[in-house]
Amino acid sequence: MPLKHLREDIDKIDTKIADLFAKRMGIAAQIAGEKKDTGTPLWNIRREKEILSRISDQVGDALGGYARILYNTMFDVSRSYQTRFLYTDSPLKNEIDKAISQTPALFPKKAVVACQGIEGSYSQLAAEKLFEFPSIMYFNNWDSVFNAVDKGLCQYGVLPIENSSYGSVGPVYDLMKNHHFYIAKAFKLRIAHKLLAKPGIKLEDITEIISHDQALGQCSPFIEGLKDVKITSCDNTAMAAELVANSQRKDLAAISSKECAELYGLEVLSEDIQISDNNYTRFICISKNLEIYPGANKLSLMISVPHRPSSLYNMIAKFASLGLNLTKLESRPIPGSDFEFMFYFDMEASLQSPEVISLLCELSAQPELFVFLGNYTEN
Ligand SMILES: C=C(O[C@@H]1C=C(C(=O)O)C=C[C@H]1O)C(=O)O
Repeated sequence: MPLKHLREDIDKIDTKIADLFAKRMGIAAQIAGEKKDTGTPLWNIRREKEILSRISDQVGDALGGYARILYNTMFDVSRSYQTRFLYTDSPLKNEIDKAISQTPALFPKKAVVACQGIEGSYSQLAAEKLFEFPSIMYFNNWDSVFNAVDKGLCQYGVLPIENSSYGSVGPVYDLMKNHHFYIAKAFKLRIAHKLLAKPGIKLEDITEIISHDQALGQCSPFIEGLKDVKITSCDNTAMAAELVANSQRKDLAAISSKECAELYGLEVLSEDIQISDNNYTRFICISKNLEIYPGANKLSLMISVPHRPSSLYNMIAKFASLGLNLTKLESRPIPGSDFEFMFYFDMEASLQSPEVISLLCELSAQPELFVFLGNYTEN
């Protein structure tokens, strides 16, 4: 049969499918009404499995896999549509509405801010870009920064989460699932590392370099070019500079910043030793309560998807169906589980859109873990 006739047949079938699809969605809306009245959960995984098994039998082995993908997508859109009728007053929606109405128009200039490390740390530099007059409290580790915000000791906390050359700061992602917090703002800081030592010391004298793992990774080609130098990891780049300043050794250097050279009286042995000139670290500014400032256009979520085929694909399809641009997907193993993962999504999205709020309400009602981490601007 010529192509033209075959396409005419497809058009006729599509007309019927579209008609049936609209009817199916109409019935899904009625089911949503029943669920709302009776408090029945949106998801019914057993019912979906029954339909999948019946449909795959009906179409036969050759088309079974395709039919499953089609029907899983159909269940997704059916559930998304039902959320419009179901979650008109979900706890998450109420929290979002409250945050939008109570957050001031402008991000504060002054605040008590928790940072990891000591004076001169990159987190401090980021905090000083985020706030005009931050009053910074330093903590030994990132866990304590999360705790300081959660306990109300500090209004905000500043944490590095990703570097453009060396990738995610895994330990910060791993801590996210243990703490309650929201992202109020994000910021990219350009990072130029220097090799620092006490005055008068030459590069040839150095036998040991200390710094934070992230800085060591961002400078790996420079380090690999040095012969017989021991590399030692420490908690923070500013702490590394302070350690060198307090040491009597003439063969010790730190990878740290220009600011730390001035602060701790060290000299720069090598300038800009990071992999690339375009080396940026993304910092998040966390808060205890949800704050949504006008113009917020980035949204972050933490989700554990079920251990079954296509579940990550189905999740991404939900974002795609609203035309949301995913800017980051990070997966981290859940310790103690059988290779199960926590997924962290960043996307360009605004809670001014009712469809986005509906999607979040739908995700918060599903059985798997879902945490809304905030809607914020990124500078
Ligand atoms: C329509 C329903 O809601 C959801 C969507 C389904 C569907 O589109 O067929 C099936 C089960 C539920 O997860 C229902 O509960 O029947």
